[in-house]
Amino acid sequence: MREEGMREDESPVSLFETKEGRFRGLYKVFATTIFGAVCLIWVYRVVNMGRIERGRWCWMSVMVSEFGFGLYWIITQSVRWRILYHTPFKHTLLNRYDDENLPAVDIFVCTADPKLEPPCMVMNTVLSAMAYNYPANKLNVYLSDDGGSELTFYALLKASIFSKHWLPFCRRFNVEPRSPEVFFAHPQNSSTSTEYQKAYLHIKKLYEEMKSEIESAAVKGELPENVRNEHRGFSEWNPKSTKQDHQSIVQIIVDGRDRNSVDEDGFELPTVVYMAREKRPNHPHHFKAGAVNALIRVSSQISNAPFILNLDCDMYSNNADTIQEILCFFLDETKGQDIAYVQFPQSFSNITKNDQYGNSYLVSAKYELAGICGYGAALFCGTGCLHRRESLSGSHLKDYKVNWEKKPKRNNNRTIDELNEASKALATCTYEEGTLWGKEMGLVYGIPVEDVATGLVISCRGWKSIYYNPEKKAFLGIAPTTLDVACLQHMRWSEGLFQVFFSKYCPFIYGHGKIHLGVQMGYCNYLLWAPMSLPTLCYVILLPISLFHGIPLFPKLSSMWVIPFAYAFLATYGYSLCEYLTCGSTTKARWNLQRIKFIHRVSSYLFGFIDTMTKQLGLSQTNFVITDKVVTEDVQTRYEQGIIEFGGSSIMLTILGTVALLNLFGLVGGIVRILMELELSWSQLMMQITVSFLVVMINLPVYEALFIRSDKGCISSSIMLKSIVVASLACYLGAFIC
Ligand SMILES: O=c1ccn([C@@H]2O[C@H](COP(=O)(O)OP(=O)(O)O[C@H]3O[C@H](CO)[C@@H](O)[C@H](O)[C@H]3O)[C@@H](O)[C@H]2O)c(=O)[nH]1
Ligand SMILES: [Mn+2]
Repeated sequence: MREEGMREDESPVSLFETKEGRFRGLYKVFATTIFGAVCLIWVYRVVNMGRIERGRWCWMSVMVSEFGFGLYWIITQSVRWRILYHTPFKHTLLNRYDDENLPAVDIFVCTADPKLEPPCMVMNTVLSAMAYNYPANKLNVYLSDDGGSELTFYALLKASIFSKHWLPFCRRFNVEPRSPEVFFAHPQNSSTSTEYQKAYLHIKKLYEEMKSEIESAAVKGELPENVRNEHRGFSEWNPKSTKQDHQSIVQIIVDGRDRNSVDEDGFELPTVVYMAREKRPNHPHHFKAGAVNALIRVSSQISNAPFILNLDCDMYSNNADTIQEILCFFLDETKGQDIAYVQFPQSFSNITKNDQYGNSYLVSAKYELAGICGYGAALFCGTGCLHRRESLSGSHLKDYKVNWEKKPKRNNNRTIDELNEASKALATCTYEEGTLWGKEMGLVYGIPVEDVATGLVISCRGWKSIYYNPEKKAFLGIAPTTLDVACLQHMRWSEGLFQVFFSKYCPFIYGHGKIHLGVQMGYCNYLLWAPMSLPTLCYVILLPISLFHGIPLFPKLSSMWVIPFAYAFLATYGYSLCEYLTCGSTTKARWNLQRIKFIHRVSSYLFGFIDTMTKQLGLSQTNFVITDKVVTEDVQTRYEQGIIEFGGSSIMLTILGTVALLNLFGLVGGIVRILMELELSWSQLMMQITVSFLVVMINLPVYEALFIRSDKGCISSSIMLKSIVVASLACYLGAFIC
């Protein structure tokens, strides 16, 4: 089918191309050999079950764990089976569509707390979104403020004024990135024209003024005196308004229809809207999902663009041409109409060289997510994702007809006040009562990873989705800079993901017959993070305990059965290291990633698992702990030096400390025993010694934080004592369970 906007002389060349990842045949052969090894390990366990004299329970638990590891490994294979990479052809799109014919786009930015998410940072995201190389009358930026904060509103007003200078500056000199904070942080090229340098200094000064105004209001905790008279919007707040208790507020701050709201060069501005949906103490607000659903409705009144770009408040746009690139997928004449959303990987601007918290998700971004895309689906990750509005309103692909209006809807005749009022009614607590919002329509409620669940539901309605990982990062956010924050985030994720598995949305059941088995398995790669903490814990607790007591749990080195164990271990780790290095990172970073995976598995995922279980039993409710995006200076310094910032939740650290010490005790105890007891040989215990040795090596920073460090990021002495007591007790009491 030909688009109206297509010029007659164009041949209908595709707007994007798809390439398969290389070496898949080789990978399949390799995976088959690993599968063989896994089966042999299972066989070994079953065949030898009857011959165990000592440590029966340990042996059985290790057997069950290995069964779990093996199954999980099988499930994670689908994402490496068929990898697809897509490349859009931006220039073809621009030749085919002129500004008039491009569809409108609504950009949603969500923020929730002015303390954890400083308004200045949020404004940088908003400004970068306003500054896309895209016709301004087709661009609408909505800020949802779940903090319901006057300060954020004030900041948005200031940002909208600054945008009148920032947008022309970006356009004139085509600068990037378009987050002013990031732009000014980069050293400038001194060989530029004097005109540029003059403009640069001028705009920098304006930015710094805006920043200091916002920050000083934030520090004081109140707005400057007369500012309330500057905009009627402030009257929406009254002294009783709090974060959890206030009416709904919608304020169109820049009305793109208004001929007078132009920038300093006389060009139109994108529409900018502030929204704080109503919050009342007794009404569940469903966290980010609730905010996005309110935005979907509010924006449908004001601009109703056929495409919606979702951004977290810290995710600034790093590439001004991203919208055109994404539209290549949607506007492709043959394949575009089936696409519900295009997801970018989550990338962060503050990753250190050796990435001590494993924040870069390189392998996911390069292989796994592209691997799910090999079966026609992408994981919706909440941010950096452009949706077709229709796909969010509960439509099934089969019922969908492309018919977006070429003219932006905002040419309608309602006044700003009428629009504000009409929109407010859509953002109240009660609006959703008795509707399908959160169930069939919009983002799904009740799961802390609303995004993943929603993406799954959309895929099951027949829509295709695309994962796109461009060379130049499209969006950059802020990754956790302390272990505590990283663990809380992973706990929320693992818990939410496992809840999806347990809910009616379990991919194997909900998706059965609707999405490819490869996609179902691909989802489970992530959904099963939480339960995978159990076999890991079993390994890193029972192995050292039995080693301490000189009880072998693995075949002797002289036995042939060692081969499948050694092969499965060495080959998977070797492969995984190669995969990691092809993503352009270092061996040190891979080692760090192994550590953080270990830490998450023994702490964050364990708690994620426990929480999911208590929720299944109805003992607790869904929560969403917001990731802290502010860091103090000494924390930042240690972060940049690659030192791990321990501290925070003591229970998680106690478990970590205990496991680390347990392996040390096991290793030392086991070796002493071999040296003392004649009937024990190295060969019998070598596998356990190897595992515990590796656990000890990976935990070197933990011992350092327990016993050597004295800065604020070390592990407190009370946790140290608790860990020593628990680990020693476990060693001695272990004699009874073994
Ligand atoms: O009640 C809430 C809670 C959060 N947010 C916003 O949601 C975004 C993500 O929150 P953050 O604390 O940064 O969590 P992350 O773990 O970094 O977020 C990832 O994981 C979430 C699901 O767990 C997704 O919603 C996000 O899009 C995804 O980036 C932020 O912009 C928040 O302001 C709200 O608007 N309302
Ligand atoms: Mn975040």
